[in-house]
Amino acid sequence: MSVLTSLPEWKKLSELAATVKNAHMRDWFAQDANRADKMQLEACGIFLDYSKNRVNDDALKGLFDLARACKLETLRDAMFAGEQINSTEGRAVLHTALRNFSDRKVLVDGEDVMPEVHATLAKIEAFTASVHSGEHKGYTGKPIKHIVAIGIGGSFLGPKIMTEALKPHTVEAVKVHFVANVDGCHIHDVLSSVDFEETLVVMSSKSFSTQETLQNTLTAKDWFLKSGGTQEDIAKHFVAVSSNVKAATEFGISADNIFPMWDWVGGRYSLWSAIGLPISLALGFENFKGLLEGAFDMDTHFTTAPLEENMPVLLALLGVWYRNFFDAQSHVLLPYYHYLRGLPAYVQQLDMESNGKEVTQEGENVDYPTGPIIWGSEGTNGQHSFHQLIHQGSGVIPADFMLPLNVPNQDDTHHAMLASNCFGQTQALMQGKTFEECYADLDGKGLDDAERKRLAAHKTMPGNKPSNTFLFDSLTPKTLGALVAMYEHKVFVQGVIWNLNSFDQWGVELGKVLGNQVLAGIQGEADKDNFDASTQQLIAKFRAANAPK
Ligand SMILES: O=P(O)(O)OC[C@H]1O[C@H](O)[C@H](O)[C@@H](O)[C@@H]1O
Repeated sequence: MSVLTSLPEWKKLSELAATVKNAHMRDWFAQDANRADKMQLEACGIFLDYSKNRVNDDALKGLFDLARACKLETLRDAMFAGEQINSTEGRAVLHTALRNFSDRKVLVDGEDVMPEVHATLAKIEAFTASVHSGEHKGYTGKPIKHIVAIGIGGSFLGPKIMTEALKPHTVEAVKVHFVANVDGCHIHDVLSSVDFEETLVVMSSKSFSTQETLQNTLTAKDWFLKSGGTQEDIAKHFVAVSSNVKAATEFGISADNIFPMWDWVGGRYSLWSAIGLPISLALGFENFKGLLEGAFDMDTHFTTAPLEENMPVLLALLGVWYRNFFDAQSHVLLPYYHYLRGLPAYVQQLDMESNGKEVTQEGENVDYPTGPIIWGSEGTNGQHSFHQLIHQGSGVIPADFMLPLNVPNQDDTHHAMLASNCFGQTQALMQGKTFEECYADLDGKGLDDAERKRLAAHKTMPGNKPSNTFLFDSLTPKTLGALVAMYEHKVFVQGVIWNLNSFDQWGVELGKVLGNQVLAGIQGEADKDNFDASTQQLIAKFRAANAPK
């Protein structure tokens, strides 16, 4: 038995869950007129209604007791203080230092990292201004109009999705194009749509060793040289963001054009670092800074609010409740705002790469479920497809609904319809529709009783499906920063409860190594006996199809 499942707090929660499973939220709402009033929180411009969750006062108390038993506050403070909590890589975890607007020093190996953080922000600000003003010109003297941002994983999702979410704040001076996949279709499409004399390539790779990013950058460099640029002109058209300055310089990026980051920033937590340069170029530095300020506000809330009023803590504990005591396999994110449609993909990397682990900090196998599958897409589209399974599928899928109260180019009818669908879905999930109601609806339809009962059973919606609803005034850079930091801290809290190292990603690393080995096989540079029979067969098929004719 693991330390976690032997805790008395865990056992208590198992008992409470058995009772709560027999209760229906419909009845709780009927019995307590103040339920919605009591079960809401507000922080950093985000309003959360969590009353449509399968928790009562006892369950909530039990969950907060569990958090305390797992020493949540101590571990949280250790992260902010720069302790090496990423124990398998011997690293501090300090994305919070990147948005530290207080006077607090942040020490790594005894040295304050804040001066370097500020210097890098100043470099981003100055570079953004020089590109937007036209002062930074291409080698033929033309101003930069296109940014091709190359990166993958955390060096791509954050910049792309934040830029997309804040589209109404886009500057006119430049257009940013993102490229991640090594599939050549993407980079070729992008490069064929821009003029090389007016294009700046921003290559983002923390490690400077990721196959996809290196290859896409080589292709862009080749395109630039073939179009008429020379090696000396590259300095005006290629910049890099990396913690591996040596590799970036060897690749041919001049030292002045390298924006630093550090090994204490995890890839999936890096949008706040210079990895966010494309955001600054797309939206202006003030808006990038707004994101950081919103995240800082959420950091302050997370570190100072009592656990019971702490939004990331509450969300994490509700997630643990469903994952561990209701066998919920997944968690769905449903932004009712077109520009925020990428958020599920962002949180998917954040959560699944962080807590997709089955070994505890001590290296023991867990005896409890850990990170859920994260998925979702924009509302209302999902209502006409996968919501069916959330309403009537056999499992529990907790949902996060989110809606800005005001949107740009406000069209009252559209926005009222959007809101009504969002709220209507949470209501339907919670209350469902009983067999009796469905049976009554079928009265007078000329059905015999057996057929009426059969149909009523199909139409019955069990309800009692949990959801959170987040509302914010409008999606400003600050609100978005707070929202993203809220999910970061939720993931952290769950990692603490499950006793995981949320900051490594060995599974992903293995994929990178094997990908390179198979590439050697495909290129005829590796002994086929290095591969299993299935992989040998696949390589042989690929080689045969691509053999010189
Ligand atoms: O920034 P890079 O070093 O190129 O890494 C890009 C991505 O690589 C891996 O897939 C990691 O798991 C991600 O967390 C990381 O963001």
